[in-house]
Amino acid sequence: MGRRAQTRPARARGAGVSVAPLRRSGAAAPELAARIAGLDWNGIGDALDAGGNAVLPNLLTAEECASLSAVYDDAALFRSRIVMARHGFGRGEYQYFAYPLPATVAALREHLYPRLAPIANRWNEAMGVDARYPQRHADFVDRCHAAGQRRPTPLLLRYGEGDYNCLHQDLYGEHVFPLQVAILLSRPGADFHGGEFVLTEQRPRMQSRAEVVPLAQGDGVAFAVQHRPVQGARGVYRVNLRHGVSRVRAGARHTLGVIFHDAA
Ligand SMILES: O=C(O)CCC(=O)C(=O)O
Ligand SMILES: [Fe+2]
Repeated sequence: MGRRAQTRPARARGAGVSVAPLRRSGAAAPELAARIAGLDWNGIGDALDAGGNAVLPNLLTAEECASLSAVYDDAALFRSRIVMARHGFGRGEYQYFAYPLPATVAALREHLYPRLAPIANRWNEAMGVDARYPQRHADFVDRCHAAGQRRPTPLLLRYGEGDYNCLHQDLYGEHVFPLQVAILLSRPGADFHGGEFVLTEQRPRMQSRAEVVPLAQGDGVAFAVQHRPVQGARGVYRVNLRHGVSRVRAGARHTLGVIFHDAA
């Protein structure tokens, strides 16, 4: 199962923010590692357990957001481009980064993963799922690659007026890391209106529940890729999650998607 999309060539946002060139590899921002280490991971774990999602505030600076949005037009950085309307995924477009990933994207994968892996392991144990995740992302990626899931999944999404992303799950093969992160690169209320990040939870024999996650520029949202455990009166049950984006009413919206498993 793949992902989604949008249609209109978004203008490079500019608005006076200087756009630093994006490095493709190398020692990625030690500040980014420190910023991730400084998040309230106990609170994030509690929010994920309680509701299947958690906001990671100020994950990227305005400058980092502008640099990432600006590389959308740099075709050399990407392995493929998806126009969502062509696949029934919505409206808008996205591109999967090629390896080597830009330094910021590689650093996000490397430093977010070890914080999320203990939560993923706890969830799988609660749900009776056998898979366990190693402490280092590099080791998990080795597992994906050995199974033929070799293509990188981090992606940049671009939405213009009227665009939206249908509810979906980002599954790309047998190996799935149960949590992912999406980072809003644009300024709600300034660069765009509408375009809310939406999650739905389907509980066994019940109607689905929707949640909108309010994000500011640079905020990330961590959420369940597919399933999460919920403690019920008669034990733990599994809820099925989907995520998407409501219609962008005006302007342009960019997002960076950080998915931890690679694709077949
Ligand atoms: O644009 C968004 O906020 C959603 C992006 C998305 O579907 C993803 O990162 O997997
Ligand atoms: Fe997605």
